[in-house]
Amino acid sequence: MGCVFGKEASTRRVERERSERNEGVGEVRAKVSNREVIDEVGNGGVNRRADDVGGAVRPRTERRRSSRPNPRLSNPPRNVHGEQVAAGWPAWLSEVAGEAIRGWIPRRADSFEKLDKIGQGTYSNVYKARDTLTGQIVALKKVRFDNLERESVKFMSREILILRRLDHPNVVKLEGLVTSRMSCSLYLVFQYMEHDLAGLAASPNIKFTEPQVKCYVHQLLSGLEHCHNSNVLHRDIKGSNLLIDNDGVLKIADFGLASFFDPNHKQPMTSRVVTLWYRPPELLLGATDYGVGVDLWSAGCIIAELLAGKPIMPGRTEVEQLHKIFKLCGSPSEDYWKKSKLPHATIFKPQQAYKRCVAETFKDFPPSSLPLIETLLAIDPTERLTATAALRSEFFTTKPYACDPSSLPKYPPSKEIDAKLRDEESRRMRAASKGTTDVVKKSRPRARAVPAPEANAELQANLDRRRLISHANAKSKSEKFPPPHQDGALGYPLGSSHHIDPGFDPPDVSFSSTHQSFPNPSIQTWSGPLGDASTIGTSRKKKHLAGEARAQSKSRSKR
Ligand SMILES: Nc1ncnc2c1ncn2[C@@H]1O[C@H](COP(=O)(O)OP(=O)(O)OP(=O)(O)O)[C@@H](O)[C@H]1O
Repeated sequence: MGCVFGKEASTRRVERERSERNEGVGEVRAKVSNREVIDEVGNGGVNRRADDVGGAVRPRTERRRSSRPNPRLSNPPRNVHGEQVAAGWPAWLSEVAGEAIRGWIPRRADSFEKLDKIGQGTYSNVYKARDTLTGQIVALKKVRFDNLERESVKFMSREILILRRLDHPNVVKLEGLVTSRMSCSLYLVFQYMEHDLAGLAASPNIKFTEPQVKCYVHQLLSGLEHCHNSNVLHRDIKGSNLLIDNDGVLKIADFGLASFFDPNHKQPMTSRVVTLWYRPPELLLGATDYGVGVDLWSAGCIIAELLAGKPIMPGRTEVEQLHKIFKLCGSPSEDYWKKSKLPHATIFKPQQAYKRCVAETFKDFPPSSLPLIETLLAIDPTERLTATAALRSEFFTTKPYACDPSSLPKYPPSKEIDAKLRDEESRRMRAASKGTTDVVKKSRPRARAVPAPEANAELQANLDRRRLISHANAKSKSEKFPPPHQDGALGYPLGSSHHIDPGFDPPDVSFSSTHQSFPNPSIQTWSGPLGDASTIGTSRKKKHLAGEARAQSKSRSKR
């Protein structure tokens, strides 16, 4: 996507240097920003930094200094806002998400050719597209905003900030943003990934070998290690969020529920995250002071799922999920109940204790996998391995070793969405040949993991949702959605003094496509990550940004 995005090799080198020297995140970002400056010069200044718009490029030394979070940046100063709008960003985005787009300029929609819709998320549609400048195939994630509501823009903004902080071969890389000054939508540009792990695992013709499972798991844990070292919790690790390209490289994707966290200054976070089948017991029990263990529990579920060939704990409700967990992993010890003081402990504490039976249940798994699965599926999160420790587990040091990603088979398209389409198609075919009534019974679609918010359709959320629907129907923007909540997850600084103009209803951006007309190029501008990544996403938050609200937002749009 143009040289502004830097060469992958240099990015990896930065990452390697960081882990070798155990440097602070800020320093690394300063280096990344230097790379960007060099690239920018090499590009003849075509892709300017957004904050160069006024002609004043800050010297490198100053940029390096700004690698520390500046709490005062929570509200972009008026001049930054003006510069961002001049650079082509819509005012509503700059006002609410100024920090997330800082240093970048938007890419033009008509420089992409939309090819296909490839995915539908809770709050987004994902398209396959061709970057007409580079010829590269990309994924464009169109973020749905609920009437440009400030809160939904904030959530998307947090996702962008998190994605910009991360830079690792096993984490999806945000390559740019597409919008224009008059647009009311936003597209996130990613490298196109042909598969996801849920789709591959559900494919009837694919049975992973042990070296292949090790290869995927190693990549998953490496990506998680990077997220956690960067103080990011993913909070929705599941197969459909683990994308895989045709070279066998796995990348953690969908940071829509992710959050910044500070292990030394814990803030309460919402427990209403993580897709039900992969949700750890502490979240089901209402914990709000959790940490990296939540992602590692999900990773444990995935490892066992890959080896078993099916999801290991497919609960339909939270109660059933917890029951499945206790049956497999044993119910918590008295000590744990006392120590953890979990909010739902009194409701969910079983009458009689369950004995742990992980080893018996998975007795056919490769023996070296069991210690890893045992520790990741520990009921007490403090007993779970970190990603770094898990990477040193005997699972990876025992033969047969993980295969190289490049040696993995080249699979046909196999996203979770393809599995869904396959199910629907075979249902249709059988219905056509046999008559509908008995077919409907026989060909029930494959059960799918229920995303967190769906599994949390509790009274308050429903009330909020209903309020929001009538609120949206009335086209009123005076009330904020979602309602205040208690997620103190470390977000990013956001100003509160700006409001989106309720009368502002700009047109959507259009893409070049065989079916669509071209927009007026004069109103759209180029973009890409040009800025000083060191200045983004590091500030600590007092604002109650949020998983909970995000979960409710996701839930609402999924209906
Ligand atoms: N880079 C990519 N390349 C190819 N396909 C992608 C890419 N990113 C996302 N997709 C597809 O789009 C789907 C939805 O994307 P994503 O999970 O990011 O959106 P979401 O709205 O947060 O979804 P969810 O409701 O599942 O959390 C993915 O499951 C995947 O199949």
